[in-house]
Amino acid sequence: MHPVTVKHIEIHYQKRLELGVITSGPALSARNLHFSFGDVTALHGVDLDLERGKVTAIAGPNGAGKSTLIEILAGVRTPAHGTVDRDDDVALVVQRVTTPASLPLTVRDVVTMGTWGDRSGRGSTPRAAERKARVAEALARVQLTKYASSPFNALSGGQRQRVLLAQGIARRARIFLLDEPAAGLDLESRQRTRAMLAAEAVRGAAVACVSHDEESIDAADCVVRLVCGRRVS
Ligand SMILES: Nc1ncnc2c1ncn2[C@@H]1O[C@H](COP(=O)(O)OP(=O)(O)OP(=O)(O)O)[C@@H](O)[C@H]1O
Repeated sequence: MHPVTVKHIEIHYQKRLELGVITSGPALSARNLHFSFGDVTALHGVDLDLERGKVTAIAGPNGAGKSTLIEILAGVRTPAHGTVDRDDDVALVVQRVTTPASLPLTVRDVVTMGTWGDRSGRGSTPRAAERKARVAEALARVQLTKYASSPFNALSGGQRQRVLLAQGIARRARIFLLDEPAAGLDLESRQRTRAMLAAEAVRGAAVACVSHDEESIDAADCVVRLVCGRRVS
C-alpha cells in the first residue's frame, strides 16, 4: 500500500468538493459561548464554525478553556450563555477513558457500540452484517484490527483514543471532536493520527482537535486559539 501524503489528501478533497460529494458550509456553528466553574471563567464569548472537509486545531495554553469548549460543542456540557447549532451526529474522543472492571469489553465491543441505534438521523439501524462490516472497516482505518479481541482497558491511552475514533467512524459520524489525540504519542504515532483525521476530513467530516504540538497546529486547515477563555484568533 502506498503512503498517503497530505498532498494526495488535498487533491482528493478538492476533487470531492468539485464533484459535490462534499458540501461547503459549516457543520457546526457556535456563538457567544460562556461557561464558568464556580468563580473560574472557562469560556468568555467564544464563536466558532467547523467546516466540513476540514481539520480545525483548537490551540492555547493550559487552562485556556480548550477541553471545556470541546465538551460544550459535543453537548456534554451546557453553556451558561450562547448556542451550538449542528445537524450531524458528533463523535467525541476524550483524553482518558477506561471501562469499569465489572464490564470487561473488548475493542470490538466498544467499536460495535457505535453502530447501535441510529443517532445520525440518516436511516434505519444497520443490520447485523452491515454492522460487522462497518466495525471491521473502522478498525482497519485506525490500524487496530489485530487488537479487535483485546480487552479495551489493556490498550495504551493513544490506542484507546483510536478505538473511540473507530467508534465514530463505524457510526458514520460527520463531526469528530478530539481532546488532545496526540498527547503522549511519539512522532510516528502523531503523524499516523494526523493522517487518520485528515482522511476523515477528506470523506467530508468536520474535525476539531485540541492540539498542543506545533506540527499538528501547522498541519491543520484552520486554527482556533484560546487564551484565558477568549478566542484570540
Ligand atoms: N472541573 C473543574 N472544576 C473547576 N475548574 C475547572 C474544572 N475543569 C476546568 N476548570 C478550570 O477551567 C479553566 C479551563 O479549563 P480547561 O480544562 O477547559 O482548559 P484547557 O485549555 O483544556 O487546559 P489544558 O491544556 O491544561 O488541558 C481552567 O482555569 C481550569 O482550571
